Amino acid sequence: MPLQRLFQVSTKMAPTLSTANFADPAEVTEFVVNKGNGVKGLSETGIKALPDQYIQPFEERLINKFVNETDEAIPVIDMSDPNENKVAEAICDAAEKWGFFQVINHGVPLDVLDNVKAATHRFFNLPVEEKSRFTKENSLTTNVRFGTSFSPRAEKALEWKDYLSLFFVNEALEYMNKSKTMVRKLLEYLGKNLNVKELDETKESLFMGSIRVNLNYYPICPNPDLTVGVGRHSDVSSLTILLQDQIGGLHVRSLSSGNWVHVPPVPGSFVINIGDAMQILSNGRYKSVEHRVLANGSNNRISVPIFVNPKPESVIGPLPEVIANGEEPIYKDVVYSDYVRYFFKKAHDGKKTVDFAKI
Ligand SMILES: O=C(O)CCC(=O)C(=O)O
Ligand SMILES: [Fe+2]
Repeated sequence: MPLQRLFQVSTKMAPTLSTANFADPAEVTEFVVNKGNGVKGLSETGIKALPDQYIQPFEERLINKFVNETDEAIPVIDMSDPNENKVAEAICDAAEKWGFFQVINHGVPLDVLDNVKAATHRFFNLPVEEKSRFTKENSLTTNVRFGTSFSPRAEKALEWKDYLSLFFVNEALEYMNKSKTMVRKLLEYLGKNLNVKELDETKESLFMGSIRVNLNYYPICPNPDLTVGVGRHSDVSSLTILLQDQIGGLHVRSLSSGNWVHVPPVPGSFVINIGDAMQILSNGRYKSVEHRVLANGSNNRISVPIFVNPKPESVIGPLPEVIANGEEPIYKDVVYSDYVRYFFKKAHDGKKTVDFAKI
């Protein structure tokens, strides 16, 4: 049966499903990945059962009871505290012990946050024809990419997420610009603690030479317990600044206990995490921690991470300032774009990417 008849795709109406199940996985892939409907399109067909290729191996599913057993929480840091040393100390401490923290009163105007969330919903609500102009096959620039899952061609099991990855969109640009002061401050604090006296041009290009903003959309999932929104991974960034909505679902692996700890939505906050590049530059002092996102059975969720990265051509390795004290380097120098290419070539696999740079 032609796919159009299965889904009755039309530009005016959301696709409707005339059959309760998808017998042929190839048709699902064609609809979601190749035709650009994404999992949002699939969710909106009213699909009742999760297609097989989204079923994650048992050990990759986040079973709720195991999550709720912990009362650990990542630190929430108030950046408006007049005692700046105390703020810096709390940030560096969190970067070492958790690799993750939330910041409030960060100076980024709240309407900027609301605007970028609204823009995210506007984008994903566009007709498929509009969005699929930015798929890998169709996009006129590699700076804008609309896609689904993480790397569908490399994955055994797909992830229940669509995304738009971009550099230039008005709202995102405003969001990026308005966040810059805060990002610089965070990096100055973290750098000082590594004996990096100032964020000069060289350091700036190493820590924040390129920036990517992703708009993530996690539609309602028919069997959320069988799959994931995003599988276990660490970010390849130096720092990730994440805006999430009020739905929740992001979980972080606690370094001290190994438990998966929920990151509760705090209105007006950013979730900040250390990425692999910073772990490497700091010779392992700051931790790039595993995290994952649950699929949700009753709510659509969005998130907007800003990935603050080294310049693609930067060579990253333990900073001279860090190993000046005689510390043994545990990472070698790698070209950042090689590192990123290695990350995107494989499915999400926890903390394995960083092995690429291990001595
Ligand atoms: O959506 C989230 O909360 C996190 C997404 C994430 O981990 C990523 O995009 O790298
Ligand atoms: Fe991430």
